Amino acid sequence: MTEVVVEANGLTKDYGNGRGCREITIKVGRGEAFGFLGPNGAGKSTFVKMLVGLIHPSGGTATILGEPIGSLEARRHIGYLPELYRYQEWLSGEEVLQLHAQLCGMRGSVAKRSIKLLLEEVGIGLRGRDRVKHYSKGMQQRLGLACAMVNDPQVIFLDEPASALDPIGRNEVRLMLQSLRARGKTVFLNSHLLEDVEILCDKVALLNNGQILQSGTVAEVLQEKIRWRFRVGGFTPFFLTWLTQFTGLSITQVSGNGGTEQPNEEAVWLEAELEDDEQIGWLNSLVIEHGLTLYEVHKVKTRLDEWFVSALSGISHRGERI
Ligand SMILES: Nc1ncnc2c1ncn2[C@@H]1O[C@H](COP(=O)(O)OP(=O)(O)OP(=O)(O)O)[C@@H](O)[C@H]1O
Repeated sequence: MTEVVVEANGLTKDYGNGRGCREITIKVGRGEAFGFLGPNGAGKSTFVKMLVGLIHPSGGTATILGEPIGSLEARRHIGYLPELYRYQEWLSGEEVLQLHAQLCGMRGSVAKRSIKLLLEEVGIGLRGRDRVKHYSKGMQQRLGLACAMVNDPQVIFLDEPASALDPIGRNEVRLMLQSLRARGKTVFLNSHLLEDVEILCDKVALLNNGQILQSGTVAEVLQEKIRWRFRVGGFTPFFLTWLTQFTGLSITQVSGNGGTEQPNEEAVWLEAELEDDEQIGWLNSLVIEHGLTLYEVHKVKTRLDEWFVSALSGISHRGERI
């Protein structure tokens, strides 16, 4: 791995009510984007709040660029967009940014130049002089991003950075985060927008009930199964029974009427779980040899949202419903 920027070893927070997060161990390198995922109440924000020094861990250790979390040295490297932020409504966007710049020790023309550039980068531009109370939710989120980037941090923690944005705004945030990465910054993203995570992140961890359930590169977590779909005409359930027994593969019907032994009038989609991609040719030849018509064949790419749902299926996740 390149230089380690965020490192946590057994980081734990026990709120005293059995909730929080337990024994979290991760490493994030320079220029990487890390997606921290999990159902509501899994402990994602708790973990990030410990890393940025807002709450004290009950156990374990963590560092930011080698500095212990919570220390001034570690905080100097951090930008943070909290999930439930409220900015001073009576200030303008520009004034909120000035305040954040001052808190980071920035003064004079350096602060002024950086604020002007940031307002443009996040798409607030000329509306920087308007009061925050006149901003839409999306505009406030853009302001939050600017605040998180004001001190040009090495690592930026974003808790749901695009939840209030429309599709155009979300795309802009994605581009912004990609450009941060291209500049060698590390991005730590808590998000339920799994499409964004899939596009942006190299690595992900799935948190459940305060503990990491699975983690790895996006490619690793998504490529656990090789699945292909094929659309056949003249299908009968008998053929499917024969095909699964003959091949020993898991093959299921994913569309069409399965209740009749008569050939379906409509073409039917089947899905097969394969050991390797080569097997699809064999499977297709069996379909054709048995007089069925093969219309279409394509590989199923597992998406992070499917992975998320299947990784959690059958497992209790206490969420906030109890
Ligand atoms: N200060 C606190 N005191 C007691 N319990 C807390 C406290 N803060 C959070 N919790 C509980 O800890 C658990 C984890 O909360 P956290 O906010 O970290 O989850 P999350 O994964 O970020 O959820 P979401 O996706 O809904 O934002 C939840 O059950 C929550 O109710």
